[in-house]
Amino acid sequence: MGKSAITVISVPFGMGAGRPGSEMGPDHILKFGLVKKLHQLGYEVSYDKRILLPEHIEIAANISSPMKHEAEAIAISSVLAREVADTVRQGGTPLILGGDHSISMGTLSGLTQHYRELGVIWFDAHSDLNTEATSPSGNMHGISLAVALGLAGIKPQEIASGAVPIKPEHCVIIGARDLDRGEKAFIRSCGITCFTMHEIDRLGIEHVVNEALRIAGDGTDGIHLSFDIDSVDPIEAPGTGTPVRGGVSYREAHLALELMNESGVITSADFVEVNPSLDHNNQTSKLVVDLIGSLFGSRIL
Ligand SMILES: NC(=[NH2+])NCCC[C@H](N)C(=O)O
Ligand SMILES: [Mn+2]
Ligand SMILES: [Mn+2]
Repeated sequence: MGKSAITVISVPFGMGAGRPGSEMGPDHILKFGLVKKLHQLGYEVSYDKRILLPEHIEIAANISSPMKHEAEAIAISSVLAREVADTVRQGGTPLILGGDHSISMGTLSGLTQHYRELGVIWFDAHSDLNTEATSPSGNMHGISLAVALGLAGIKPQEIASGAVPIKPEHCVIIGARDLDRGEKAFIRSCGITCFTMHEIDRLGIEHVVNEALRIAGDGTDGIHLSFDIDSVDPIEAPGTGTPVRGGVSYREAHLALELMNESGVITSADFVEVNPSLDHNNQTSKLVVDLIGSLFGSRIL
């Protein structure tokens, strides 16, 4: 990432997850020294932006939808999309703190108003590629990538006018190890690249990340990193709502983000799914602060 000003956007929204708590994520990540760390790395940082649910949700709830809190997730995403688009227009680098992963519908819709051919690197134990028709849970955080790709009933243009869907060939998932049946079928057929834990074990994280940067950068005008903290092994990141064993290690996560920093091509990022109420001694919030540090240039030596 270049040394442009960073605009931290807090999104204390957790209704897209199956259990409450991730709405406390942004305040915890800020409390454990994020801004100080970014200042030390030489960035100008603004961190007063907080996206809250509008008092009157304008989008009528779709009563035939099987998804829980759909109207709320769309409403918060619309407000977030506007803020993200404004940030990019003003030359800032958006750094969004979730919140559950449903908010990435808003981040990506806002970004594509500017980056018409956006690449996406999606770090996650899951793929969040269910649709309203395949979701086993009804939880909005499980469909957000499908929405951004234009595959779900909810379309990016409904979240932000002028938004365009991400193309599957510009999208790379890293760290997957818990995929639902509909998601697997889709990944196999659509041209998305998915480096599961199997590929990370076989090829090594350095190779996987370099490939991801190449694929997400090929023919695109920006690359967004969406980092679901449940991509990291629950031993290191227990404070998350849908933990899955066998994840990315502490060092693999840092190396991945260090490589992304070195590449200089990441244009925005979000860090989501920190649930402080499930955390052990705030270990997960602190980890996220350090991981964001690596993305923005922190080095061991
Ligand atoms: N962002 C997340 N943590 N997503 C978990 C999704 C779990 C499951 N695939 C579902 O659709 O409900
Ligand atoms: Mn996710
Ligand atoms: Mn996940």
